[in-house]
Amino acid sequence: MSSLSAANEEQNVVTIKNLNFRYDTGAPLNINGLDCVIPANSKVILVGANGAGKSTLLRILTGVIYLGLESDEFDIAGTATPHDQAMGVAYLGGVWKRRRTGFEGIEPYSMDIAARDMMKKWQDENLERRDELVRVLGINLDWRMHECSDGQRKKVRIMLKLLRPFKLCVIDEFAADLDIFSRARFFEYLSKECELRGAAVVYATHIFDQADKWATHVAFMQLDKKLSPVHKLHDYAPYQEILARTGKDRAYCPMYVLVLEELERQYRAHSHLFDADNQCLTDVIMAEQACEKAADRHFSESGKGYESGRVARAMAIESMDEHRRKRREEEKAREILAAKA
Ligand SMILES: Nc1ncnc2c1ncn2[C@@H]1O[C@H](COP(=O)(O)OP(=O)(O)OP(=O)(O)O)[C@@H](O)[C@H]1O
Repeated sequence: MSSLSAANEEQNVVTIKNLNFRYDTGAPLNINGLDCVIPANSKVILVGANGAGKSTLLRILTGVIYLGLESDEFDIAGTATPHDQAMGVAYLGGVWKRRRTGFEGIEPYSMDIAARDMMKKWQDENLERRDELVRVLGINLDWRMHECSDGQRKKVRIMLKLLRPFKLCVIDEFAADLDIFSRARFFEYLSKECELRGAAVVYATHIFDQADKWATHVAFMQLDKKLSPVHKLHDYAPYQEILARTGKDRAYCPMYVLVLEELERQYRAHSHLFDADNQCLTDVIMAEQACEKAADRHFSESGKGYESGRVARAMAIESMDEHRRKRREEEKAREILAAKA
């Protein structure tokens, strides 16, 4: 390891101690006593049920949320006041609007302008990085933004956001529109960037196709609004145990299994936290069950078994038969009448 990489390894990119935050005064905390330490050269998958607070944490890390934060320590890439696109912080996430106004403004990424002319000054100042991102993501700089597909537009946005070297890159489900080939190349690029400059990436996602190959750490935003430790996958026992499963228990996507089992564990431990406004994990579990039913249905409709809805379907077919029979009788009666006339 070079001395530069060795020095990079020793620094933490993020150090937060006992952070509390709530969106609305008097409402329950949305972030509760959060501790978060992210070492240099780490690629962290941030997971949690819908509504657990992942996006909220990512907005805090990137300075999008900056009011109402209370903490004992707050250091993001060497500053207590991070900003997206400043001092080494890059945020690949949706625009956050706390309260919507009637006028949403013009969406710059949908304007009739060539990709090469978007934020032209920044592109000119970072030509080498720009060209590498163009190659990695498969961008054509002549694309006109108003004619781009969602995936193409996302690629251009990623290119522009990463023009400047980052120390902390925060991704909030932003890579989901990229095709799997582009996504694989993009994650390789992020790995190289982390290694080169002791940077870190925090990636919140519900999709784990790259996670086992790419991630070095995992953190759970839990149902009690607390963040788990940022676990190093290499020595995180539950993950290693899943990797070691063989035969019929073998996990083909270990990160997916880890997250599912952890969410189930949290659900069992914290089911009392669920109320009418926060049915997040139930959604996850129900979505999973819905998938299984769909697969079962396919199986059973080939005539091999029972599945819910089959009785209703059979009754519907019967009643349609009845309807057809009556219609045929009526037609026959009309023909007889016509013949007699
Ligand atoms: N602008 C806002 N004003 C008030 N409450 C908010 C706001 N944004 C989010 N919340 C609340 O904060 C909690 C955490 O939301 P957040 O978007 O951080 O969850 P998440 O873990 O990113 O969920 P998902 O997986 O669905 O994206 C939720 O209960 C949500 O209703």
